[in-house]
Amino acid sequence: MDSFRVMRQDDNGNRYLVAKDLDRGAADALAADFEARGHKQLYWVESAAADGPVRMVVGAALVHRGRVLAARRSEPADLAGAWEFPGGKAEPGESEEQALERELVEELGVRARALHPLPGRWPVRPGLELRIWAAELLSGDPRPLQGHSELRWLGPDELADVAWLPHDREVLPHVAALLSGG
Ligand SMILES: Nc1nc2c([nH]c(=O)n2[C@H]2C[C@H](O)[C@@H](COP(=O)(O)OP(=O)(O)OP(=O)(O)O)O2)c(=O)[nH]1
Repeated sequence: MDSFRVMRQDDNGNRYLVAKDLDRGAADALAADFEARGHKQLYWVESAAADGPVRMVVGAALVHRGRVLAARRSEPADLAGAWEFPGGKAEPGESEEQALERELVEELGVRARALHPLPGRWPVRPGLELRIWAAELLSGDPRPLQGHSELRWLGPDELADVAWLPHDREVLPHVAALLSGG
């Protein structure tokens, strides 16, 4: 029989196992109970059968001179036109930092350094999770070489000026804090 577990995520994106080896009904009831108690954290139920390696998508909140770079996707069709933090999937064996730094060379032609992950992580689809990292520009002038049609440097008051992908919108308060030095 498939077994289920209850998971919890705190405000910093860290995940904890709350309970495991439950049947679906017990897991749903436990998660609902925690939610109902008004805990600020996020609770959910997942199936042990879905276990597999989780691959990370890393987006770079690339900061330079008080502004952050937004990139407009040109592909695939269902995401084209939306704005995101440039980046992509980590290859097997690659750290998130390495993936970020490689993707920014490929996509923008710049050298950058990953600094620290911003709070939050989001399932893009089963087995694929997004995390946004703060990053600094080391050298080069970003150009939309691959996957993007347009780039914009946004100041703290301009973060809402572009149509972000939904997950990216959630991280904007942390990006704003980054730009204000907080
Ligand atoms: N790079 C990036 N992807 C994001 C962001 N927000 C968001 O929901 N996504 C989603 C869109 C895609 O479904 C997925 C990342 O795919 P991707 O196309 O950027 O990855 P990749 O460069 O490695 O592409 P590929 O080689 O597999 O084609 O994550 C973001 O800020 N940056």
